[in-house]
Amino acid sequence: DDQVVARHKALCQEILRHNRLYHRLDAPEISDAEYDQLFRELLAIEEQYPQLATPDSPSQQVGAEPVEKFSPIRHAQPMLSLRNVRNDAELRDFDHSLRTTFLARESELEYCLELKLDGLAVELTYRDGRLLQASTRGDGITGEEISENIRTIAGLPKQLQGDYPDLVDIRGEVFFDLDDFRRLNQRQSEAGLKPFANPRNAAAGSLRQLDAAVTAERPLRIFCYGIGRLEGAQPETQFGLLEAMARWGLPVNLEQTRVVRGVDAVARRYAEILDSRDNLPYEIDGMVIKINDLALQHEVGELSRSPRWAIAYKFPPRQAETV
Ligand SMILES: Cc1ccc2cc(C(N)=O)cc(O)c2n1
Repeated sequence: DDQVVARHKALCQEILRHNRLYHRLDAPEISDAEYDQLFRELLAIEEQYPQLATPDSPSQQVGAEPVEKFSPIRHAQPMLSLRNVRNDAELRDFDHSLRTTFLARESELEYCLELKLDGLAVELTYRDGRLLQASTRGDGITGEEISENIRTIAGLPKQLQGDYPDLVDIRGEVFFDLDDFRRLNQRQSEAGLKPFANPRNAAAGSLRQLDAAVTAERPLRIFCYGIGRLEGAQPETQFGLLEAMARWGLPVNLEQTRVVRGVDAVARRYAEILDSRDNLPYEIDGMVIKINDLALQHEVGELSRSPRWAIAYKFPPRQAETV
C-alpha cells in the first residue's frame, strides 16, 4: 500500500545518501549499525513486495560497492618514527649523548635541519623512474595501498628525471596548504558536512578516500624527506639526498632546510623557525634534526622504533586562540 511504498522510497534515499557520504566524503553521519538496520528493513519490505526491488534499489547494487578498505602494503624497510625533545636542555643531551657515547668525538657534529610538516607520512616506490606503488606509513611496518590517490597530487612526477636510481623508496609528508584547507572546510560546511578539525586530519581523510576522484578534488601537497631502499649511487649526506630527490623532480622543501655545525647553531635555527612559523603557508609542529653525514648515521644506528641519529624538536602547543 502507499505507506509501504513511501517508507521504501525514504529508505532508498537515506541509504544512497549514506553511501555517498561514507564512500565519497569519508564523513558518514550514521553509524554502521544504524545503516545495517535501514538495509535490513529495506530487504524485509522487498521480500514482502518483490515488485519494489527495482534495479535502482540499493538492494540490487550490493557488491557494486567500492572496496571497503585498502590492501595492506609491507614496507621493504620499516618507516621509523622520530623521538622528540621539547627544550634546549633535552636538545643538548641528544647532541652530547651522540658525541660522547657513539662517536667518541668531542668535536661538533654537523646537522641537517628541516621543518617538520604536520601531515601524513607516505612511501612512494619508484622503479625505473616510474611510480610503482604508494602507501601510508600505517604502523611503520605495514601501511595501506593508496597509489591511485597519490597520483592525484599535483607536483608529484609520474616519471623521475635526471640521474634517478633503478629502484628507490621515497618517504614524504602529505599535507594541505592552510588556504586550501580553509577553502575545503568552507565547501564541507556549504555541503552540510562536518568540517575537518585541522589540516593533518584533512590530508589523512583526503588521502585515505576509497574514491580517488574525491582525492583529485583535494589540492594535496607533498614534501619528500627521506628514502628506504635505494638501488644506485648513495649520496654522502642527508642534505645531498634532499638535493638528489629535488634533481629527480620530487618536491623537496630545500629552501627551508639548513646544514649547521654544533648544537648552538641548531638551537638558533629552532628559535628562528618558531618565531616565523606563522608566516608559513602550511602547518609545522617542530624541526627535524638529523646527523648530516650518512656514514655517521649508519654508525650510530637505530633504536627499535626510531633512528638514534635523528630527533624532532617539537614546538610548545599553540596558546589557545585569544578570543
Ligand atoms: C626519519 C624521519 C621520520 C619522520 C620524518 C617526518 C618529517 C616531517 N613530518 O616533515 C620529516 C623527516 O625528515 C622525517 N624523517
